[in-house]
Amino acid sequence: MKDRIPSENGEHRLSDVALADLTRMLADFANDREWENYHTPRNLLLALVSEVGELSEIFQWKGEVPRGLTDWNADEKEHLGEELADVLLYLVRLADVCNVNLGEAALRKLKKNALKYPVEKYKGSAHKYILHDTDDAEKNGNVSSDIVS
Ligand SMILES: Nc1ccn([C@H]2C[C@H](O)[C@@H](COP(=O)(O)OP(=O)(O)OP(=O)(O)O)O2)c(=O)n1
Repeated sequence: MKDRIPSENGEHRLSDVALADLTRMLADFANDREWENYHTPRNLLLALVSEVGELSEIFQWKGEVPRGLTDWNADEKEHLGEELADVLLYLVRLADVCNVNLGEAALRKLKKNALKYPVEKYKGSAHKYILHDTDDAEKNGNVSSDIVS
């Protein structure tokens, strides 16, 4: 497989393509086909959700799968890559037509997440909620929780 793609600044290695490149390539893709009118925020959101559905189908009924998908064959992995790519591409395009800089937004969110979930408090625990009052919760058939903010 070719491991390089042409770009305005020369070539990109496929492995380190930037969000800005994808954004521009998707805009060109839509422009070349005169699809801008179809690429509305709502249409793109629905397309994104339907691709998430296709991605989910790959995992459906399989039970838990090992990290690294060590027992999947090449075709299955390629299919997974395609569905992941569809999700990414629609997400990037959606951000673009909504005038959101996805790279910047993601970096800001990562910083916010780090403040919200400090290592010293959350190391080894993936719980979003601090559960409390377990006895009462069990009596009521549910679990009460506080969102950690
Ligand atoms: N109006 C469209 C249609 C397609 N695409 C691009 C984004 C996705 O990466 C891919 C989606 O193409 P399909 O709708 O053909 O979906 P699939 O590739 O998943 O094919 P299928 O639904 O047949 O499995 O093409 C796009 O940008 N805008």
